[in-house]
Amino acid sequence: MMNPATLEPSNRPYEECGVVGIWGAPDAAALAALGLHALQHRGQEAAGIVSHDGEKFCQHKGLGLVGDVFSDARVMNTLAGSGAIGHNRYATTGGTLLRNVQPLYADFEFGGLAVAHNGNLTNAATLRQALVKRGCLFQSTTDTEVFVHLIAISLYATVLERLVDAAKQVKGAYSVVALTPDFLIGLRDPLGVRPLILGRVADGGWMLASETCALDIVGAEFVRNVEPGEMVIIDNDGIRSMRPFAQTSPRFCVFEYIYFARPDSILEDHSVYEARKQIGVELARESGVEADVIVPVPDSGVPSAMGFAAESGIPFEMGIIRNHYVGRTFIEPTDQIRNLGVRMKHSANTPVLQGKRVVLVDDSIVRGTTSRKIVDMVRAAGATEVHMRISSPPTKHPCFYGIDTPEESQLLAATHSIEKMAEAIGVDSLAFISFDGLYRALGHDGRTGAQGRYCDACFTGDYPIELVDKDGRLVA
Ligand SMILES: O=P(O)(O)OC[C@H]1O[C@H](OP(=O)(O)OP(=O)(O)O)[C@H](O)[C@@H]1O
Ligand SMILES: NC(=O)CC[C@H](N)C(=O)O
Ligand code: SF4
Ligand SMILES: [Mg+2]
Repeated sequence: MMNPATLEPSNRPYEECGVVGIWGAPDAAALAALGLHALQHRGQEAAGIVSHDGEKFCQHKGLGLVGDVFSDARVMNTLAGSGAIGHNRYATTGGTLLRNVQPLYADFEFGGLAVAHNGNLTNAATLRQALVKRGCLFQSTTDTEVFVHLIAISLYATVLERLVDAAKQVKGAYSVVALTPDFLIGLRDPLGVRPLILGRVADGGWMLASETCALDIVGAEFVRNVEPGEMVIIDNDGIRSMRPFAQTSPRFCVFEYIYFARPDSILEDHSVYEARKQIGVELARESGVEADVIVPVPDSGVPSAMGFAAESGIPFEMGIIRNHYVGRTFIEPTDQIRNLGVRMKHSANTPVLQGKRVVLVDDSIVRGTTSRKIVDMVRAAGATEVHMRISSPPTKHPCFYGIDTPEESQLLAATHSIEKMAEAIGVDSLAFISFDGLYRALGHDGRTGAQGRYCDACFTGDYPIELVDKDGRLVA
């Protein structure tokens, strides 16, 4: 995919980001670091925290995993204060450079502000071009920085008005947390594509986070979702809410349920784990097959395989074992390393597979790297038949809303029919969940009409937010 803001080609695989915000709690940065640790699956490239100690902002950012960036107690001691925000990054716009690591911090006419963003802006390049012409000096190549400049040049008086002014000019997906000396802000785009959760920490403090698993790790209590199009402002007097945008139908990212989010998170009032299991149930109803054993492709395939096994009555077995010291293989930078990564990550549990008709269940096929390797491995272990069932519809289109999917030409389903995909990965049969099955699993009647109630553009090509900069063409 062409990187729209920098117009550099990008071969990045696909992931996204996690955000946290803490207000009114001693050691806010330590809570933020724990929250980021729980959200590590959302971004494994870089992490950062900005806190405010009552007098000044303090920050620490670095490339790498949360545990590495924040392992030094001396670093944590520099992040004093009862307000903090944090970010786990996986780049969608702008390379993996220290200057692109979030939160971004800037001094304005009205004082300082730090901002952290999960999502991706679809008009960032267009806005950036106009801002640069006006003399704005960009310090990074992320899309997120346009927020900073739009706030700086806004003619409104207060920081809240300026943030709303900026939000009204950007297009795309954003769940943003921002910190000033006086308050913590949470802001979600009008369609609510990315999640943002509100919680309470002990002793009256507040927490914002991408997923509820970040609340759980610090013992915070879930309060509610920040609503699509809502801005919450948290200060020492409590919380207030603004709704700066015209109301519109929300389009939460359905892939959060299928793959991204952690299974123990509750997103938009649905348990991710239950949703995945139920997709497996629907998949078994739609595409059942005679077999001896149901085997998940760990990790994300596990809950759907459990649902598939329960519905089909075929035994569930861990026929593939995952090495816990290897992360998500999507995130590896080159095909060669990704191939090795898959081999390093999974191994066959031969006694479970030998002489068996095996159904493999995974959540998605993107490039097909994982499926090819796993199928080879399962056949080499002596399986007599290998069937593959996938708990998402075929991934045919890239995401422009915060997941760095490969360009269309690298998506197996964009270039192959299902029969050809089955041949390419070497299975006896291959089936994907239907759109209606997916929506039924999430508690709806089906995918009604042309407009789904989730964003499902990477499967349907129905992009709910205008792609202004698409392919670097800067279409105004
Ligand atoms: O077709 P591909 O390009 O190989 O991509 C698809 C695979 O990548 C993901 O797993 P990943 O290893 O990223 O994470 P997981 O451990 O959460 O399943 C996904 O769950 C599929 O298994
Ligand atoms: N994946 C994300 O949410 C990334 C946030 C932002 N677009 C960046 O590239 O840094
Ligand atoms: S295009 Fe796909 S991954 Fe991107 S927001 Fe929509 S559903 Fe989620
Ligand atoms: Mg996987």
